[in-house]
Amino acid sequence: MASLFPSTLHPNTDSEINVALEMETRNPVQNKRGVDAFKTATVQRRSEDGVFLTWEDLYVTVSNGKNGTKSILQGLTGHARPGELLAIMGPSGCGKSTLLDALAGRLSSNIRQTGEILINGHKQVLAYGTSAYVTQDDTLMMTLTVREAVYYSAQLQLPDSMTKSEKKERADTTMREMGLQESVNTRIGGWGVKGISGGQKRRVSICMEILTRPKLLFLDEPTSGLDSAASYYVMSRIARLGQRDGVRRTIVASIHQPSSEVFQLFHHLCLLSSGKTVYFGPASAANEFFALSGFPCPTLQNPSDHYLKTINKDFDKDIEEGVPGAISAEEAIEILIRSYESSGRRQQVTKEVAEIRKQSYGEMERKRKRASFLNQCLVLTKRSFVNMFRDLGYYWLRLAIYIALAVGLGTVFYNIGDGDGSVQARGSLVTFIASFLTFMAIGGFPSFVEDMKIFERERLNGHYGATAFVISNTLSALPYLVLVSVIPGAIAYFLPGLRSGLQFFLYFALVLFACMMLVESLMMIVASIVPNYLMGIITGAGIQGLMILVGGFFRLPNDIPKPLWKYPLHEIAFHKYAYQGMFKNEFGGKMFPNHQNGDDILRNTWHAEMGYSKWGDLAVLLGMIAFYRLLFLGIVKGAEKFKPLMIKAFMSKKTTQVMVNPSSTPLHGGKL
Ligand SMILES: Nc1ncnc2c1ncn2[C@@H]1O[C@H](COP(=O)(O)OP(=O)(O)OP(=O)(O)O)[C@@H](O)[C@H]1O
Repeated sequence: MASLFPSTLHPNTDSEINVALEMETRNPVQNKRGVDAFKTATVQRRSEDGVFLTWEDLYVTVSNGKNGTKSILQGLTGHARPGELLAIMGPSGCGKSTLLDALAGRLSSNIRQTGEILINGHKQVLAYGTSAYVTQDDTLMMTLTVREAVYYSAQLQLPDSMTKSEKKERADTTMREMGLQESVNTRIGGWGVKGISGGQKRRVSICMEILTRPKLLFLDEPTSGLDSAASYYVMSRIARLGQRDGVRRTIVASIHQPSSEVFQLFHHLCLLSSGKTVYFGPASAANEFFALSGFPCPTLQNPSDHYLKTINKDFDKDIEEGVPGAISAEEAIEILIRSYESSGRRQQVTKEVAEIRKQSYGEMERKRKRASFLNQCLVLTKRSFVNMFRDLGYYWLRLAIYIALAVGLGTVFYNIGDGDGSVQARGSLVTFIASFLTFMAIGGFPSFVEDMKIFERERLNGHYGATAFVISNTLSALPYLVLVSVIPGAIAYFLPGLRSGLQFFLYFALVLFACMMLVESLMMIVASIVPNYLMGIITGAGIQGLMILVGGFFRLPNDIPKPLWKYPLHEIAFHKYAYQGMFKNEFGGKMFPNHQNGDDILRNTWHAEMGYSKWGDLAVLLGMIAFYRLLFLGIVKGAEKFKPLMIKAFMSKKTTQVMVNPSSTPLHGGKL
């Protein structure tokens, strides 16, 4: 080995690092020892560059309602260091994802946490964008091809100091590293549309998060859905990322069933069972620990298979039935946990954590460099526009149904004329168009929810902020909303023969457009609060139903009961202004053949407020659009800023009352 790595103990250049890793990749078993020594020395030499993550006495509990609390993680202590790959392993449900979430500061709001998580020895908020997290689910834009998805991501995340071609180059290299070169032109796909495979989606997700070469990277089951060869290549590239371009990166990954080759790539191993540590330490020393604890790995068996089999109690009864004298998994786990707790390894980990705390590393960067706000808005608008164009359910289906409905309306109210009955018919027609035609915008809700999920993932990983998202979402929808309001609007306007004159049609189309925009904005607000298809559609439909009820047509404004229904509901329902604007447009200043005056009809039949013109109603509608969009932005930003604080306050209050380990301190202040 010495001849292969002449400077192993004192590595000097990045090319030596790459040669060493390449050797390990080609012949992992033979070169293991040399590479281990190399890794240790390298980590020591470069340690000041990266992110040290430590956690001590970490307890995580979830409230089970009336059944009290359930412990998910119990007293975990460990560390992840720059240049190292820490693997978290254990049976399904043992708490791997929860540990990753806790370390990344992303626990959900019903979860409480105590213990100390430090970044570079400081209690520091893990701000959006300072780390990257590849979650278990692949939330990707299904209408884009792999290449498009990664290119857009590169343009959003990489700083403006890089040229467009450099960004593309980085994206191409990363796709190649993840073995995606064959599928770059295939659409990602999703429900109902076949696209790339699950394993390829996994790699696209990883690709997007490693584009920026983050200093702290969390991966939740990066190899799920991959065959053993792909798992090895993906993991080796992730491991290589930890020591690439002269920067030491800290990588924490949960993983199921690594092959022995993949296992060789891990520097440290955290083995969990039911939320407790079975082993934490160098991956290469785990075999010895199991052997000393009375569970030696049989020859020729993959060590990780042996560890997981030993500590899996889910199928204990079935497996062990009829095997005389066999020790149960429950007992084996107890023995291993006790053995670890009393081992020198455990003391070593505590010592290492204390040493990291003692060092005065600088605080982690609060914000990383990324594309400028303007660039982000442009890229996001383009991406969203393409997505809306390709997703049939977003606008095209709606346009087709609106046209069919408009033809229906046009024939039912065909040529209504100016006779006695036409006043009621005109009123009913414009009311139907302003309420029920726009009501159907809730059909786009599933697409909004998908957009919100993608936004949530990208925002948490710091790709861009809420303002850029809201602006781009608004801009990209505009052309489609013009289409879906003007084409069906024209059919429903001219077939029945509503008021003639282009200026009247244009006003009508403007009000219709404003209503469509308002319903969309309302549904975006609902999607940001209730990210569930069924509940969101019901909530959105319910709110609109109420607004239509008090809008001033089904019950005339002067007849609406005063408290609540008239004030404030009638006043804040956008339908009031849409109906009034359309009525004024249709009847205002018009003389009917039977000598009926349009203004009198407005006053007496429709109880319209005559103190201001139809333009006043349109102005209110436009103001409401701005208000709804700002409200949406406020909710998204508020969730970003206040939720963690509220939860933190709530948790620190609870900590003193209920926590399993009262001596530990509350969370490190991550986003929840
Ligand atoms: N928000 C939550 N509310 C209630 N229970 C939770 C919550 N999060 C996690 N749990 C519970 O905690 C346990 C550990 O879950 P976790 O997802 O961390 O396991 P895991 O080891 O990652 O599992 P897998 O390998 O199957 O993904 C599970 O029993 C799970 O039901």
